[in-house]
Amino acid sequence: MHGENAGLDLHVLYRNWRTAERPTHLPLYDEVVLGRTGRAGNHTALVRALSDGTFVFAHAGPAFEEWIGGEAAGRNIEALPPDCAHVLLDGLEEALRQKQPVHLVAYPERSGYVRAYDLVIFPLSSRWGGPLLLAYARPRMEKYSLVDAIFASTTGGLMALAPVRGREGVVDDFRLVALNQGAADLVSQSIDALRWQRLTDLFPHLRGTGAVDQLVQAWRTKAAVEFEFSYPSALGGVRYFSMRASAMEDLVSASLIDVTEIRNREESFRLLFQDSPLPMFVYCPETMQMRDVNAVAVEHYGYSREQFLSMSLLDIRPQEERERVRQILAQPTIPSDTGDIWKHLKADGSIIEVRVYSRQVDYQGQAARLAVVVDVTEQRKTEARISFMAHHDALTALPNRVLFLDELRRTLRHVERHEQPAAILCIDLDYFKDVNDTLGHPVGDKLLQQVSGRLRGALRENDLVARLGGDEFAVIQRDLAEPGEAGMLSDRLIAVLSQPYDVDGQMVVIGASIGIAMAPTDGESADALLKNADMALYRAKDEGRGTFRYFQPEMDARVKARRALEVELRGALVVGEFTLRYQPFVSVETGKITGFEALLRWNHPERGMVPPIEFIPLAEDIGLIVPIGEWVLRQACRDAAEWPEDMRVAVNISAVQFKGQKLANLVASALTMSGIEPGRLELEITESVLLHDSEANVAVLHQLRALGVRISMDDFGTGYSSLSYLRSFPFDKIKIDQSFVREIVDNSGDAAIVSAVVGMGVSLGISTTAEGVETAEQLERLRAEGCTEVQGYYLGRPMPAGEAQKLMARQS
Ligand SMILES: Nc1nc2c(ncn2[C@@H]2O[C@@H]3COP(=O)(O)O[C@H]4[C@@H](O)[C@H](n5cnc6c(=O)[nH]c(N)nc65)O[C@@H]4COP(=O)(O)O[C@H]3[C@H]2O)c(=O)[nH]1
Repeated sequence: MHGENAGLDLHVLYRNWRTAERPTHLPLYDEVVLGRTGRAGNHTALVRALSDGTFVFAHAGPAFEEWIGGEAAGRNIEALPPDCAHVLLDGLEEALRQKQPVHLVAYPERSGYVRAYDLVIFPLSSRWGGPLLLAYARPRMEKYSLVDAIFASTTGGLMALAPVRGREGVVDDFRLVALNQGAADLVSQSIDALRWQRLTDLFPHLRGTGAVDQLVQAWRTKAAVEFEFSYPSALGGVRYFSMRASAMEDLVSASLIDVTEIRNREESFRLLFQDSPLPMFVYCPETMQMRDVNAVAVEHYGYSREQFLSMSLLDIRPQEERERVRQILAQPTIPSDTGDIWKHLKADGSIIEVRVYSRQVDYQGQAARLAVVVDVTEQRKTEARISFMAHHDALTALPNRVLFLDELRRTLRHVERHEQPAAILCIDLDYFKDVNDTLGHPVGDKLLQQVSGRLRGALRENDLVARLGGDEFAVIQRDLAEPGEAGMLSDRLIAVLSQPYDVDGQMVVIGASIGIAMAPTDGESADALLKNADMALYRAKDEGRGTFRYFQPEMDARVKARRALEVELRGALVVGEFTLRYQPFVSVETGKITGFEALLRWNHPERGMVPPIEFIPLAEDIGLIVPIGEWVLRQACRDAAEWPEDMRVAVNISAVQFKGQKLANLVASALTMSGIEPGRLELEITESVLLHDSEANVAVLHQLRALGVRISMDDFGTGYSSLSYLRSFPFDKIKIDQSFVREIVDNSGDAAIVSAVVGMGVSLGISTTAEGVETAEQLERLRAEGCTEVQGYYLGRPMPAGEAQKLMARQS
């Protein structure tokens, strides 16, 4: 060692340099070194700075030469080993620049050991010109083993292995000559327990893994090898190791890393990937090239695995979507879960709709994206079907009310922007209900389908037709030049719909009524327009059907009045504002009262007695006639129970009361509750009950007849085919309508009709009652014709029950 008194040497050199320092020049070499610091010469070197910027040693002491590894005199600094040259050059240049001593630390490596040197450069001047520098190099006490430092610097395993020769001199094993703590930790043993042991003694299973063969190869070929092997863990399970080995002379150095976690992760990924029930692929985010694809994707898309791997992500997109994909993928951060729906191209050229969920993954050591594909083609089709069903009528496939109103709202925005009016046509089929009732629903359904086909065919492409429900249709007629066009279209539609239909070989004829509302004049909202078109439709129907009406503001008032009446009517039944009047009918032969017809009155608190003609049609429309009719029947029977036993009571029954098949039960109940003989009750029905030969209603008539009550046909002669109805059911009585009686004296035609009806009654065994007899002449004519009974103001007006009773008492 040359550093024992080095601290003192250096101190002396510094002192000398400082003492000799002058403002005009640097100290001379002699002033700093010669004769005064004998021992310091051991650690110093004198260096000459040449004019070309290089440095050359003049001479050096033995300790300095030991540091630079050889003789110094005449050597150029740049020719020294790099660990000395770099630091020396830095120090020399710095000292010349600063004109001050410079202190540095050097770390040269010698034989695997690193030792720190303090290096001080003193700039000097010389008598013979040219700068001189004194370099002083002093080793510190500490010395580091490079191997130990490297071994300690990693938790990975590092080791040196010496070959072991078998019997025939062939290397077939290794001995652990050095290893670090990391290596010992990997196998959970101490360094001492492992050192100098044979590898295969320590780890017997190692031969089977091929690891020893790989190490032998590294030793023999002197080339680095890298391999993985698995080894049973002392704690159970298997651990995976990655080893890198290279030969150094007769030794093999090896690094060992435990890659079990990575392998397990890769294995789980592989399992997840390969066994996934969803198509998956891995692609390079930069080139979009496929890097892996699972079995389900191969099966789902129909490309072979090889085809898939040769494709880029863009290749599975239809041509028209490729640009959009390129743009999205070019974004710096691709959202991992956009949930967007994409179109993908299958091998057979078909297109599927998919949702793709992708995320960044590390795939075989490189950044990649893993994409999971959910095929939503079927789901989308179902959604489209459901959406269609939600907006269309199932029977005719026409838009339904929801879609119609949506379209109407859109049309209204268009109307507002372009000031071009539109029309809303509400269409109701005339007599459709009769077809449905008589020919059955299947025929009705087919008829509606044909109707929708005709409507579609009669409209322009720009117009829209919808089925709002039942036999109600509606049309939006857009961009009208003038309102009259809506009327022209209505005429055309009525004509088209009124043509005969062939439904399963049956000829069916219906008609249509149409109400028109104009946008924007007849309403600002879709609902208001539809409501007003509907009102116009009711007017068209009221006024004879088979026609159209434009909405008029006063229609609204009428409808409002009707609605108010409806509310009042419902209340009237609850609070008991209905009452009955009785009008006598008299036997022509005896001149005696044979019974009374019950006639309904509404005893309105403000309007007084309201005649039935003002409220019965509405009660029939809204179904209220059923409970009202029940009240009439029960009340009439109750009143008749107070009368003499030969007095009959006649009650009007509306066609609406026949619906629901409950009429016979009601009549039976009224008879039982009142206790009157069934033969005393006469039920008056109008022709509407027998319209279209309703079998169900005829069946009810037979049930009533079976109870023993009498059935009369009211208002005879006013319908279209009164005579034919007489064939449908054997009536007990025909009531000849008062319109014939009124003119019987003056109008020979009416007289002839009355005469014919009476004659027919006689031959069929049906009694005849003439209504509306107001004069003695009329009575005489009827008597002469042979009419059985008469009824009218001449014989008695409708009167309260009490008065009727008094009349009966007087007669008996
Ligand atoms: N000008 C004139 N009229 C006469 C004469 N004799 C009787 N009338 C009236 O003619 C109508 C005869 O009843 P309807 O033909 O069954 O016609 C009835 C009947 O169809 C219906 N109606 C009355 N009450 C009921 C009821 O309780 N149920 C049902 N469903 N309908 C009823 O209302 C219609 C009208 O009844 P009302 O106003 O009471 O009118 C009664 C009666 O007051 C006459 O000499 N000259």
